[in-house]
Amino acid sequence: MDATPSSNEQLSRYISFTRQSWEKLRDNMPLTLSETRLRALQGLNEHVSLQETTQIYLPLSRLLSLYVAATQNLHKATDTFLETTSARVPYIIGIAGSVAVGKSTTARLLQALLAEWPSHPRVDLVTTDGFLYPKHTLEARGLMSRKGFPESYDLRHLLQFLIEVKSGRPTVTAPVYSHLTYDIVANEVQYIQQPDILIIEGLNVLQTSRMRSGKTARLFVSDFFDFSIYVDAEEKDIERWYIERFLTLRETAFRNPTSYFHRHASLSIEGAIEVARGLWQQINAPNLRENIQPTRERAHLILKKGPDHRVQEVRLRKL
Ligand SMILES: Nc1ncnc2c1ncn2[C@@H]1O[C@H](COP(=O)(O)OP(=O)(O)O)[C@@H](O)[C@H]1O
Ligand SMILES: CC(C)(COP(=O)(O)O)[C@@H](O)C(=O)NCCC(=O)O
Repeated sequence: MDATPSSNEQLSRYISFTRQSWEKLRDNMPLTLSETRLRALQGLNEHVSLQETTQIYLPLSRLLSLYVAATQNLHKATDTFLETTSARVPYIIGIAGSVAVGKSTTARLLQALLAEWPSHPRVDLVTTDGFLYPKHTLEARGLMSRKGFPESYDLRHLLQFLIEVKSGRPTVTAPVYSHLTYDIVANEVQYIQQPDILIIEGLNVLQTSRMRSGKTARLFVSDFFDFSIYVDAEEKDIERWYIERFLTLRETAFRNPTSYFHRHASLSIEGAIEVARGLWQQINAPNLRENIQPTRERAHLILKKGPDHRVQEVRLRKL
C-alpha cells in the first residue's frame, strides 16, 4: 500500500481562505501603517497594487509578526529555565516557488512590511542564487542548461551558511549572484549580522534533495526555517509572466553590453518570445514540475495567485 499522502490529503492539513475571507481577518488586527507609509512602500514595489499590499500582504506580515514574537518568547523561556543568556538568533522565513512566479517581489514586500513592526525592525533578505556554482563550474560539469536544478547549487555551502546564522554568529557572509552576468560575482559577499528576521528566497528552499555524491542529505535547508511560504500559480500564467519579463529585460538590462543576454537585445519581439519560451520549456518548466511543485505541501503557507498576480487563495497549515 502506498503510504505517501495524496495531494488532497496533504492540502487538507491546511485552513483555506478565499481572498474575501483572508481580507476580513484584517478587522481583527491593529494595522498601524499610515496611508503615507504604505504609499512609500508602494514605491519599492511598484508592481504590487496598494490594494493587494493592504488586503493580502499586510495581514500576512501581522501573522508573521505574531509568530516571531511567540518564538522570541520561547527563547526567553528557555533562558529563564536554564539561567542563560543565549545569542540573538534570527527568525528565518523561507520563500519558495517557480522562476518568475513573483518570489523576489513577495520577499522584498514582506521584508519592507515586517521591518515596520517595532519588535523586529531588522529584516535581511538572501536569495539562494548566490549559492549556485559559478558559471565556469556549471560549464565544466555540463550543467548550464540545468541552472536552478538541485545539482546546480552548492548545497553544502548553503547549509553551512544556515548553520552559522542559526548558531548566533555575529557576522556571516553569503555569496552574491548577478542576473546581468548570469554568474556569481567574484570578490563580493553579503554580510548578515544577526538581523531579527532573515528571509531566504529561492526555487530550492523546500527541497529534500540529494548531495552530489548521491547520498541523501542529513540536513535540509528547511530544517532551519521557522516559517515557510510557497508562492503558487498555474503553470501557463507563470510561463506568460516569464516571457513578459524577458521582453521587458530585452528593452532594459539586455541593452547593457556586459549582460549575458546582450545578444538578445537586438531580437525582434517574435524572436525574443521564441528564445524566452525555449528557456522556459527546456529549463524552468521541467524544474518546476520535477523539483519545485512537489515541495509545495511542505510549506506552512501557500499563496495561490490568479492570472493577474492577485492572490486568490491563502492556505495556512494547521500547526
Ligand atoms: N504581486 C505582483 N503583482 C504584479 N506583478 C508582479 C507581482 N509579483 C511579481 N510580479 C511580476 O512578475 C514577474 C516575476 O516576478 P519576480 O518577483 O521577479 O519573480 P521570481 O523572483 O519568482 O523569479 C516580474 O516581472 C514582476 O514584476
Ligand atoms: C538564477 C535562477 C536559477 C533562480 O535562482 P534562485 O534565486 O531561485 O535560487 C533562475 O533565475 C535562472 O537563471 N534559471 C535558468 C534559466 C533562465 O535563464 O531562465
